[in-house]
Amino acid sequence: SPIDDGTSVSGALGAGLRASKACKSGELLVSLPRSCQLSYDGSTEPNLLQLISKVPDELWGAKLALQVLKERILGPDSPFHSYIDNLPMGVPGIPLFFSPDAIRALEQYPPLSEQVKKRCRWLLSFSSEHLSGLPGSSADPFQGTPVDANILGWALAMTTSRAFRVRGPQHPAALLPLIDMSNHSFAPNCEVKPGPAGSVEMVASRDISAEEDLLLSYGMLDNTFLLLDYGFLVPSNPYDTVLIRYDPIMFEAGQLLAQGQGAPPDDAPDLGSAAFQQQLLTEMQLLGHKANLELAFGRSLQRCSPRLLAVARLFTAASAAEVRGRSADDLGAWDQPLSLINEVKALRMVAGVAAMLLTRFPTTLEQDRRALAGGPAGGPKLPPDVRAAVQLRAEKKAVLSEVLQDIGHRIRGLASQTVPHGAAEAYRESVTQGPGGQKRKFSTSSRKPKMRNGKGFG
Ligand SMILES: C[S@@+](CC[C@H](N)C(=O)[O-])C[C@H]1O[C@@H](n2cnc3c(N)ncnc32)[C@H](O)[C@@H]1O
Repeated sequence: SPIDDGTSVSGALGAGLRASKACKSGELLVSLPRSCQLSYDGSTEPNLLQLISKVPDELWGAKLALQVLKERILGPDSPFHSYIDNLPMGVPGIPLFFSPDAIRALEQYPPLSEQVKKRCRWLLSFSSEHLSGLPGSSADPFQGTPVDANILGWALAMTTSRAFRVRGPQHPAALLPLIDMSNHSFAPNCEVKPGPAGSVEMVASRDISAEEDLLLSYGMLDNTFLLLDYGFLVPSNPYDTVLIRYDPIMFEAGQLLAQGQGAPPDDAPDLGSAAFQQQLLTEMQLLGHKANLELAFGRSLQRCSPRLLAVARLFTAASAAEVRGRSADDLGAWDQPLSLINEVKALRMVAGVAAMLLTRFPTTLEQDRRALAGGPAGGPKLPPDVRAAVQLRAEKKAVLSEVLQDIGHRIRGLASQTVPHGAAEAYRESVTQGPGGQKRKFSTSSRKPKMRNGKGFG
């Protein structure tokens, strides 16, 4: 049996695992042999493999979902029968199952509502194109049992909320019975790793007392991903982000908002249109056929992603000379400002973009908080799915508010140093403090740009 003496099933956050005795750090709690891991890796069923091959690789959860359905349909003939029988009937917190009201509430944050709609569309189109004609055909892996978008949606929710990729993303995901009853914490006390002979092990990552919940970290995931795949979010999640798509107009609007200026003169060049800017934007993969337009604000990103900072520095550079010799990586490094003046302008632009995003939400953070507390006059309690949607968008607004506060603080620190007397020394002081107050390496704009190790942008 994979069940070790140190674990027992308990009932927090749905079901969970709890230590029934004290465990030492490094102690093996669960060892799951290869034969107890549910995956399509090594499957020899040609019809099923054929169907799985029609699912795009990025939808790895859906590939595994087809295997889960096959086992479910096999019933008592499946070695995973009791495991599948004990899976939840649904994961109501997952937006795939939200009511239209909750989806509307989610639309305030399009990066998530678009993902949800994309998944729904995929479920419907895959079912009609590849599943509806299977019963009675020789290509049917499901023994004549009809499989539709609803049941595929259930299986997808099971895999996205429970599957592990212990051996890395190049290996198919697997469901790990018992281990997958562990709930999530960013301060976990257990970890899962590959064991000998294809087994998977869950071990204590610190000393654990008897009766403590056994918790794993599902990853440093932001709330969008947690809600989309797992159906819950973490308030004040340190890894939460606000995603935006790159668009020069957004930076222009951010600049105007931050500086309180009117529209630029008609003959002003478009932001980002100069040749040196185009070249660096291409290097940042924001232009060209490999373009990836995703930028982010976030608590763990030192407030914004390096590319967002890089764009703001580039757009506020006075001329090509100011960025000469700088790589795209240099431009996005907090510790490598172009100049004091440019840094103030760039941070104002970043703050302007964050402020603009905040004003784009139809409701304010305060309104969301009141709705979550039960409405202005102790109004009706929100249904759970609407509540989750409102909570998600409130968390995003909180991230932006913190970014604004933090950047404002940083700008004030820099702006107070613009007086000529002693400016260099004072500036040196101000930029050696990162947004979180941590010491950063100072470098002047005239020094040779540092070679970076090509980590690239994510
Ligand atoms: C891998 S399963 C864990 C076992 C699950 N609680 C059960 O009842 O089967 C992941 C699911 O557990 C719940 N969950 C796990 N960690 C959570 C947390 N920190 N807060 C809220 N729900 C959590 C979510 O419903 C999530 O989709």
